[in-house]
Amino acid sequence: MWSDARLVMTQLALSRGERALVAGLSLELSGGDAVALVGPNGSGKTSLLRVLAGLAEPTAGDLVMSVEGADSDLPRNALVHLGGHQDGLKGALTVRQNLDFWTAYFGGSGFSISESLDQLGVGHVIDLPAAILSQGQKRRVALARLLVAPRPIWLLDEPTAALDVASTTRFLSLVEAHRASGGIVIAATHTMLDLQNLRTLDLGDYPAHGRGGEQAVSDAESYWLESEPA
Ligand SMILES: Nc1ncnc2c1ncn2[C@@H]1O[C@H](COP(=O)(O)OP(=O)(O)OP(=O)(O)O)[C@@H](O)[C@H]1O
Repeated sequence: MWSDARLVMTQLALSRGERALVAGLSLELSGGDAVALVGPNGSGKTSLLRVLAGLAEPTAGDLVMSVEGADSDLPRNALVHLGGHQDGLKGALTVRQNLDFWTAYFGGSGFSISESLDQLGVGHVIDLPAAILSQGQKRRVALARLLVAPRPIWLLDEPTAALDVASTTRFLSLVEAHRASGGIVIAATHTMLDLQNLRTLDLGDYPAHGRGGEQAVSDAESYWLESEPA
C-alpha cells in the first residue's frame, strides 16, 4: 500500500522537562521494518514515541519521515498513528460512536468500523458503551483505530498490555500485514513480541549525560501534565 515509507533519526536527543533522557540516537527504517523499543522504566520510550508523533520536539538531531509520492508538507499525524498507554475511549459513548468520532477525525478510508473490530475479535461489542468493556476489550477497540484510518507508521506504547494470548497473536498478525503492505512499526514493550525480523532499539544504550534513570521528578516546578494525543 505504501512505497518507500522512511523514518530516519540522526543523532537525536530528548529531554523531559529540564532533564536530558537520551542522546546520540540514530536509526534508519524503511517500509516493512518493525522495532521493539525497549529499555528500563523511565529510560524515555514513551518520550521518544511522543517526539516521533510530533507531540514534542527533540532537543538535538534530525528526524525525517516520508512516504514516496506523498506531499512533503504532510502533517505528522497524516504519517503516524500513536497508540498511547491510555485507550482514549469516551466511556459514555458506544464503541461504534467512539470509532465514528475517530473516523471523522482521522479521515477513514481503511477498513469499516465493523470490519476493524472484527479483525481485533471484538465485533460483538460494537453497540456497548465503552465504559463497560474489560481492559483487554478497550485495548482491542483502541487498536481497531489503526485499521479504520490507515497510516504508514505505527507508534505503539505497550500495545499488547492487557491482551490475552489469542488477542496478542491476532494483533501481531495485523502488524505483520501492515509491514507486508509497506508500513513501519515501532512498539515500546517490556515483553517479547513474536514478529519476523524484529529489530531492537534499547534506550538503555543511549543515556544522555546527567540522566537520572528511573528517579522520579521531585521538583514540582520541573514537571507538567500532558494530555494524551488525539
Ligand atoms: N510530564 C513530565 N514532566 C517531566 N518529566 C516527565 C514527564 N513525564 C515523564 N517524565 C519523566 O521522563 C522520564 C522518561 O519517561 P518515559 O515515560 O518516557 O519512560 P519510559 O521508558 O516510557 O518508562 P516506562 O517503561 O516506565 O513506561 C521519566 O523519568 C519520567 O519521570
